[in-house]
Amino acid sequence: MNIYIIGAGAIGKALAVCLSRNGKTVRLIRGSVDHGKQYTEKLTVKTGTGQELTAAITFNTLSNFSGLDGIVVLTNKSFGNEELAEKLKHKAGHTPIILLQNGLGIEQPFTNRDFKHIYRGVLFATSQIISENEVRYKPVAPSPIGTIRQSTILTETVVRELDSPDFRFVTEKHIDKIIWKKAIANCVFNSICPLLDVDNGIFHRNTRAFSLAKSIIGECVLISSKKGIDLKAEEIEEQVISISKMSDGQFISTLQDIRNKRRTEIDTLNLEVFRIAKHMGLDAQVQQTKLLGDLVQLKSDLNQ
Ligand SMILES: NC(=O)C1=CN([C@@H]2O[C@H](COP(=O)(O)OP(=O)(O)OC[C@H]3O[C@@H](n4cnc5c(N)ncnc54)[C@H](OP(=O)(O)O)[C@@H]3O)[C@@H](O)[C@H]2O)C=CC1
Ligand SMILES: CC(C)(CO)C(=O)C(=O)O
Repeated sequence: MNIYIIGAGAIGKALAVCLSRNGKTVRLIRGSVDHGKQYTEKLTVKTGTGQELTAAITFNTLSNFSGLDGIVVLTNKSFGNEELAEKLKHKAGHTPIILLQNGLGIEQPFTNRDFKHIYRGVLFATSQIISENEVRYKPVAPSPIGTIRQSTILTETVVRELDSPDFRFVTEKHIDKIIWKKAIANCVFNSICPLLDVDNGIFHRNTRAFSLAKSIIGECVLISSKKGIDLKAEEIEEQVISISKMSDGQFISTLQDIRNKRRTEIDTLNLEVFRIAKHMGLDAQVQQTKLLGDLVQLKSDLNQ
């Protein structure tokens, strides 16, 4: 089965190499450009355990395909989903689409356009670009995948295609809960770390930073519970500490984006929690989450 990965960034490159080494036919499709060029590059993935995984990967752009037959995996920044969904509507409307991006509501461009097979994955891995053809990749735990709408193609089938020894995936029945749990952790990391200009380790090293994290978690859990998602603040606090320890010294994507003058994904994190809360008349309950989101947005705009 062909696997098309859209978005040749840190995650897309790591996944392409891991799948290709596992014998899959992988094409890495550029997310932000569509210049019609096809080329092959040797990519190297440096793992946390000092291994170097390499594979020759073919890059391509969407206009070279009239249809995408197989599986489509999105590893582009989620703010590109609206435009991509429009482009993919006639090329992949009946193809399984797996979104591996962080954030809340990022699948809406696809659900709105009635794509038939939509899945979401929640990444428990980190990857950073080192140079054009090298990434540093660290798996933390197998990444769960679940279906967003009932589909005739089983999640197990999709997971079997994407799972490889170096980049693990597992099926998840209650993906909504995992999406919220990770999104709340991201509301913490992707706002506080860029604003303090520090690495992810800050929460296990500094009690004041962790206390701020707990306030954000408390606000977000209130909103998730109103949406019928049963999450406890304590389990997210534990997750934040665990991610903080595992990724000590690494910089969260939002901080890297601000430093590199790129658009951030904060709109689908803190600012989306605020929007959801406002819709339920609970905007007063998430003021800290919103303030941090606004500050990140402002910091990003001022740095352009
Ligand atoms: N890196 C990590 O450790 C983790 C990342 N994630 C999530 O995974 C996703 C990918 O992250 P990551 O690989 O780090 O990000 P990168 O910034 O490294 O790469 C993202 C890619 O998105 C594409 N892109 C950028 N802007 C647009 C646009 N406007 N329209 C379409 N495509 C665009 C680009 O692809 P191209 O170069 O092909 O144009 C870019 O290379 C994000 O949603 C992130 O939140 C989740 C957990 C961990
Ligand atoms: C919180 C973290 C580090 C977990 O993988 C992440 O989601 C990211 O880097 O974007």
